Amino acid sequence: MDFETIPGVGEKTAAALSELDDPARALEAGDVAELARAPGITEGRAAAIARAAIRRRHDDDGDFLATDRAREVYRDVLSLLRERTVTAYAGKRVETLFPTSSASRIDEVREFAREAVERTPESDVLAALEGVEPLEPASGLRVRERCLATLDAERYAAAKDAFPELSVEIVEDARDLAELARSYSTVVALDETFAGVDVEGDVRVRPDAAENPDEIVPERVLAFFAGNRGRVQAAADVHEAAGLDAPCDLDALRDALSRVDEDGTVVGDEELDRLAAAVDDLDTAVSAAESVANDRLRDAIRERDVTIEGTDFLSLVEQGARVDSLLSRELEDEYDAAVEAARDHLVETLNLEPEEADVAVRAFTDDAAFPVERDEEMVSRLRTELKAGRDRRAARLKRDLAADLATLRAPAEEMVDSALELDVELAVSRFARDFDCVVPEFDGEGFVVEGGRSPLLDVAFEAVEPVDYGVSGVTLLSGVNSGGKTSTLDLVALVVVLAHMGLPVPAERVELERVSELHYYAKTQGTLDAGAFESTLRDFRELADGEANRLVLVDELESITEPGASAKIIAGILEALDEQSATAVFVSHLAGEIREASSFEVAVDGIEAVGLRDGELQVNRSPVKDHLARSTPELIVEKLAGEDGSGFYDRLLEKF
Ligand SMILES: Nc1ncnc2c1ncn2[C@@H]1O[C@H](COP(=O)(O)OP(=O)(O)OP(=O)(O)O)[C@@H](O)[C@H]1O
Repeated sequence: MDFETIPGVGEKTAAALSELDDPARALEAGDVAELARAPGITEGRAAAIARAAIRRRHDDDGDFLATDRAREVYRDVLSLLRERTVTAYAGKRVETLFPTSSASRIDEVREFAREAVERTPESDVLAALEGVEPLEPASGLRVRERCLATLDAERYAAAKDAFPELSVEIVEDARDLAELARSYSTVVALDETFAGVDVEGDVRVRPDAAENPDEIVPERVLAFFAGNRGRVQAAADVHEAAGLDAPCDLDALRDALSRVDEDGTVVGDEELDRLAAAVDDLDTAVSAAESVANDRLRDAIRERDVTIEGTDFLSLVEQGARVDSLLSRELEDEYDAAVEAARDHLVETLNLEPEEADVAVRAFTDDAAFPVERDEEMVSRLRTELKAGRDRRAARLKRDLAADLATLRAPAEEMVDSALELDVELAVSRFARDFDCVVPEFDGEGFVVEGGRSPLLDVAFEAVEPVDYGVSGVTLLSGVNSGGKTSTLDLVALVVVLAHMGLPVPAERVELERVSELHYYAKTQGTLDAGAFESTLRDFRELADGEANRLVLVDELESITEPGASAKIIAGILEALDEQSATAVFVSHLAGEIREASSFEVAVDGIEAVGLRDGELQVNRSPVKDHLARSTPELIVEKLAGEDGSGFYDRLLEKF
């Protein structure tokens, strides 16, 4: 697959993507987690690449959101979804949901959303999701006691790439191997030719090293799990809390995870702990054993009367014979008992096994002497043996645990991915539940919204009054100030954007036509200067020229220039749109004037004030079809006319 054909993917990104196991699948599925595993690709970038790949797959031109205000509404939708995600990943992943005119893409997301809304956003699942993040490869790992060796320059280069944690050495013959074995605990030879060569030291011949990296560097998988333990555990909790099928036995996974320390060492093995403690405590234990022996011997000597025969005394004095000889003869039993006590002390405090104890007892010689002193050579031998035992045990445990964990790596990755995906689904489910959403139907022309309630209004969602509104063709929407005209356009835009994203919409029922583009123009603030006015007219010139099947929403375009001219310009734009059979809603306070200036019968709907209560306008938020709503000034004049009998206000009222 040529990744550079995806819009926005250049040579560097394509190279990064090709390092993934199955980049084509990841792109096909819009799998942001997998794409973000490519070197140097952030989640945000992965979301953009996934979006571009989805667009290409569905032949989408990316033109759906045709104006700034339309894009703003989409951004608001993303924010509402993002607020309902728990993980940063899902926050990015929701960006792969976008409005499109592609029926296949809409159907694809509708299918996803159909399953998503079935999911109940339970609080324990959401809490467990807090700890889930995409897994990270172990980085910066360095193993110094092992090296790779090869005769071949090409193999050398490949090994350097495949095993960044190890030193790789070029050797010429078995002698070189032996040389390396003196500096490293283990040497892994990569060449078949070394098979059967007898070299002293731990030299293994593994031409298959590259296919079994976890066996050669068990530290890699251990470091991977050590670094990702919290995330994997959280993903396991999510599966349990949400009742999802886990791809591996969760107890076995938890057990394996509990055996690896934060820095990748194996924990929880009594024998390893015993050996490690014996190595650490050896010196102290030997000193303590010496004291035990000497204290005993000292007490024994103190209590004994020793009679020295004259000849002995002479030989002591004349020939410089040692007192030891006397000691061994006179106090042999006491000496033996003292040394025995020292040996027992050593064996017991270090908790030594029989074969270790055999070496330990020789730390104190049978030859009587006072004070009793350790045999340094034997202590050093004991230390070497205990260390070797400890290292062998640690290496074996590492290999065994790495083998267990290696089989759990793919399931752990799958589990984290599904937990992250669940977060996206739950965000959609929460959105649908929070805003009482319904699945829209694509049918008919224009749109029909029943009981629509916009979550984007500046009032609490519970206080939002449901709006019914439907339009097919070109329509003007009139109404009192603050009646909810802009809010109605926002609601329509929101519903249209969500529906074209494939998502449920906040209404009781929605039926709409699948459109190719949404053109939503927000109200301009104040009259435009000549230049801005000209450029706005150019926009509308393009709009009038574009393809059919677009939805056009325009809010108070009249504010761009003086009212008389505005009405004429708007009437002209409406005519052009009507000729294309576009669906358009133009909010305007000049509905009457525009209608008069139009060459065709423009439909006019109105948001009606049902009256004034305590000086406040009471409005029916649902526009009334084919009804030019009375304006706020008219309503106020009417109110004053009712209160005042002078006839002045009645005269004004007649002018409307
Ligand atoms: N469906 C609704 N439910 C509850 N409150 C609403 C609803 N629609 C609008 N409102 C309230 O009315 C206010 C004014 O609405 P909006 O700005 O849409 O009116 P407008 O008719 O466009 O006003 P103007 O003519 O001044 O531009 C909103 O800020 C909101 O507080």
